[in-house]
Amino acid sequence: MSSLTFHDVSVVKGEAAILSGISIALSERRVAIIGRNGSGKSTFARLFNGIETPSRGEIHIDGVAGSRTLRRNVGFVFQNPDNQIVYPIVGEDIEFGLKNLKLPPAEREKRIVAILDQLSLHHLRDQMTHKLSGGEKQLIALAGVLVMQPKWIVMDEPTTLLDHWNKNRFMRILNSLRQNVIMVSHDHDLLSGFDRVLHIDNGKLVDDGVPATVIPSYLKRSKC
Ligand SMILES: Nc1ncnc2c1ncn2[C@@H]1O[C@H](COP(=O)(O)OP(=O)(O)OP(=O)(O)O)[C@@H](O)[C@H]1O
Repeated sequence: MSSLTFHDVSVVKGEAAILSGISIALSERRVAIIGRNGSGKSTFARLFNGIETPSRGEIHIDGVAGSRTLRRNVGFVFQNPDNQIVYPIVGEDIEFGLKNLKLPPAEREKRIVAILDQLSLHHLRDQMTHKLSGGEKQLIALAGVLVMQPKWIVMDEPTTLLDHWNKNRFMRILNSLRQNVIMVSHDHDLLSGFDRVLHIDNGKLVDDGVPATVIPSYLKRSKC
């Protein structure tokens, strides 16, 4: 079991405190982050894999600190897959991170085939990435993250651009992943099966618990 721990983490940009004094330990399989626009959710999510670094405090994965360790063990799926897909051919794009790891070709091929199997995406391997649908692009972006074999995957509103059908397909795949998942979402219907929900408001962690308590309490507050 892997754990991610924040020790009194704050993020300050210029004069603005974006996140303040967050201390938390996560080891659940499915964790959601909710909160209103501008509350600090994306900043919080980006801290988990070292894209964002704390101004104060420390983040540990399995007891080890440092953004290189976080980047190696925590994958990140963006809201818009166009920000993630860099190569013109699907197979090349999935292979990109593996080349950076300097894995030998046979090992790269083994991992790519396994991921395409897992997500049922073999038919897209030789396709041009710019011709894919939004749903296909989001799955290819996910494949590019999974192929790196992270322990955790953080997703920042990954279903926002998907239609109902693709959203359901994406969530089915998400449910089948063995990795721990942290997902930022405004779509509360998707979160009922999650183990834990974190509510961020004005840069602070204001609620933390199971969906059945945190989500109704968030909705009640947002009516005020
Ligand atoms: N680099 C930056 N410099 C200054 N302010 C920033 C920076 N990045 C984010 N902010 C501010 O920090 C606050 C939180 O932003 P963040 O994107 O984390 O919120 P969010 O909860 O993800 O919002 P949304 O739901 O709209 O995506 C916002 O007020 C934003 O303008």
